[in-house]
Amino acid sequence: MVTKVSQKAKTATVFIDGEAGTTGLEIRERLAAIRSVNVKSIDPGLRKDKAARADMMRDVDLTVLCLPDDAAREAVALADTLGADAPKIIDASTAHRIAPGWVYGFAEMAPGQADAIRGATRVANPGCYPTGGIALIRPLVEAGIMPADYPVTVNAVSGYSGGGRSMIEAYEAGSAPSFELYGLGLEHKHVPELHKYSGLVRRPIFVPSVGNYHKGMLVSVPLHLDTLTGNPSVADIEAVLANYYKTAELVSVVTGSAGKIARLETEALNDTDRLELFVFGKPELKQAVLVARLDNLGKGAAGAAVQNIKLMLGLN
Ligand SMILES: NC(=O)C1=CN([C@@H]2O[C@H](COP(=O)(O)OP(=O)(O)OC[C@H]3O[C@@H](n4cnc5c(N)ncnc54)[C@H](OP(=O)(O)O)[C@@H]3O)[C@@H](O)[C@H]2O)C=CC1
Ligand SMILES: CC(=O)N[C@@H](CCC(=O)OP(=O)(O)O)C(=O)O
Repeated sequence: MVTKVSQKAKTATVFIDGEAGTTGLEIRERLAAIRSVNVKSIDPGLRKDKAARADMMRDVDLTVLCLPDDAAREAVALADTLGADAPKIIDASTAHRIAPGWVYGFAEMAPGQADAIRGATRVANPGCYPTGGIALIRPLVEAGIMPADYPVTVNAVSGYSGGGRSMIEAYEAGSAPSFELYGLGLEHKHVPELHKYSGLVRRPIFVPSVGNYHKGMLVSVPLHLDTLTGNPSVADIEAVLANYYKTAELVSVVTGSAGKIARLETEALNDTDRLELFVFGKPELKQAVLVARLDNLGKGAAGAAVQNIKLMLGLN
């Protein structure tokens, strides 16, 4: 059991393993604005040196892993060698999102989730796409409007920063397509967490895509209203979502969008840590489309990580 975090200390210390990467840099920027957090940086020449990273972990209250999955697993194994000197860990990679012993770091996902994060020593930061998908689907399953075996399809588009440094370099060099669907093997790495935390028993179909712009994300779920339980209207669905997130500071339901808005662009929440949810539809068609909008580097990555850091360090 890790007991190291100095909850009462005036300044908490954080090591970002992978600090120079896309997500690491975003987290560092956000933490620079929090006076009670001191980020300890590793000598760049030693950033892949196991002994130096273990020393950093031993010295801090909390370590955030902003690494590829295999490197994140290796970092956790390294922390395990430290025993009671191990820091609390937030893993931004996909490696531990449905792993036993890890808490899923989506504070608004369910009542009690923020408290679970607060009390956790190991937190898996959610994927950007599942943040949108789970936020839309889970409240409907919990309300009994969407049967747990409902055949859900989640479509999404992301800016290229979601693919990390290699994708950013490919787009900025002009060697990537302007738009493409991917994950067409239907086994995108986000499906397991989307499946588990949305509350669905039937595996959802997930069709992601990436466009030639830096960041910003839309996640959408089309619905045939007459196949849902109780024939809900667009307003009913909106009311369920609005009630579910009524106390959430970062999640808002943009009510009254149906019939007023016919287009939604991806970049409106860039440089924020917010998540917006919309319900579009037309009563006579008995059809609706749920949409989540977020900055994939904000609420989809670094914003969520900083929310979790604050909870785990007792800063809010
Ligand atoms: N970009 C996004 O929108 C999101 C990303 N994530 C996840 O966060 C993690 C980091 O992604 P992202 O920041 O985009 O990736 P980047 O490729 O931009 O950065 C990864 C960083 O990890 C470093 N690194 C790689 N291998 C090792 C190692 N063995 N030891 C120490 N450092 C290492 C890299 O250093 P170097 O370049 O020198 O090799 C680089 O600084 C990934 O698991 C990703 O899936 C999660 C949510 C959203
Ligand atoms: C555009 C793009 O390539 N996006 C990434 C997902 C970004 C993300 O959220 O990665 P994590 O799983 O680490 O959270 C992808 O589809 O693999």
